Amino acid sequence: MTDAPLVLAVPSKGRLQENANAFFARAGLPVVQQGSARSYRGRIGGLPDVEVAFLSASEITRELAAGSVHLGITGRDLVEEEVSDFAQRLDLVLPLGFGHADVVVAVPEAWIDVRCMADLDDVAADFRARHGRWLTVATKYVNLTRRFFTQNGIADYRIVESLGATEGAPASGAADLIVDITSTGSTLTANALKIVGDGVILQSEAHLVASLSATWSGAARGALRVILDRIEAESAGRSLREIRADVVDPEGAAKVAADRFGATTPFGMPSGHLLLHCPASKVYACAEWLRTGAGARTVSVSRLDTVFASTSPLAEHLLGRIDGRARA
Ligand SMILES: Nc1ncnc2c1ncn2[C@@H]1O[C@H](COP(=O)(O)OP(=O)(O)OP(=O)(O)O)[C@@H](O)[C@H]1O
Ligand SMILES: O=P(O)(O)OC[C@H]1O[C@H](OP(=O)(O)OP(=O)(O)O)[C@H](O)[C@@H]1O
Ligand SMILES: [Mg+2]
Repeated sequence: MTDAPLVLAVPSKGRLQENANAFFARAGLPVVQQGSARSYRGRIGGLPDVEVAFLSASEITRELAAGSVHLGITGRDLVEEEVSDFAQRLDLVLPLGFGHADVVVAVPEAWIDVRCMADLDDVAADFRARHGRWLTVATKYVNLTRRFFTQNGIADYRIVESLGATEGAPASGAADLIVDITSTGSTLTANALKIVGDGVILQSEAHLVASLSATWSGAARGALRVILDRIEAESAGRSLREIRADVVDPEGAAKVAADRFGATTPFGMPSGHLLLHCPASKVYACAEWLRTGAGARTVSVSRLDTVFASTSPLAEHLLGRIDGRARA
């Protein structure tokens, strides 16, 4: 199977679908559905060696672990929950800047004495003596919950597995507290729950994830290079800004901008003025210094769509890991 295609899994429902589609479109990887609108297979325009599988985020995570898809988008929360040895079986290629949400421990607002995990430990330790049953935690994040409660020295509890509407469990009496994912916090508030102070188990974000257990044919490797090249270019475009400035000493200013702000001069010194690619997070500090410290009268900052580089560090790193496993 030297020419088996690369299988790319794209979220087809839920929280990540819309952002994932927009992300592929921005990266020049247009996802096209095949056959009817209800088909579960698709393609990427212009890339014959890629087959697209439309799946839910949790299915994507499982299939990546099983090696039946090569590359996919899913949440870090699902990777850490569902794949115990994910560091060996998967590569978290790149965070994607969307799908931000926290997995948290939340208790009823009425529990005014519970502010931190140590307080929860006190409640758990007395609970059985007081109520004649174990303290219960509703969650679908069973593994993350067990690990976190163990780290916090809490042993006296039971998990009630929840498959939906977890936040309703305390009010309905199905469990005493919950572990669930939240972004705006409005579902917790609506259910009169509060996050335990140091009870943030995981800060999650959508990632591009690769399977190390899949079989990578020559064609799949070739497709991987093309996909990662475009995705890296999109990612660089998102995280960098172009800065132009009429500084007095462009060479000297470029050195300082590199040291202090991590900025680069991708095109050297065109026509004597300074052209930098600067991390978006450092733009204001850099623009300030260019005027106060480097004599610029004007500094312009532009967004970049796409920045292609001569090499793809992501592809080299990932193919290195894939080859390493193939040899082992
Ligand atoms: N409130 C939220 N805000 C931001 N991202 C979220 C939120 N809830 C979930 N996510 C992210 O989206 C991923 C998929 O959640 P989603 O709700 O789409 O699937 P689901 O319907 O809960 O699960 P299933 O895969 O069983 O259909 C989560 O694992 C998480 O990474
Ligand atoms: O902090 P908030 O912005 O209120 O979001 C939190 C809610 O979002 C998710 O559910 P979702 O809406 O995805 O429905 P689901 O239970 O079907 O997954 C999650 O399970 C929470 O219930
Ligand atoms: Mg959900």
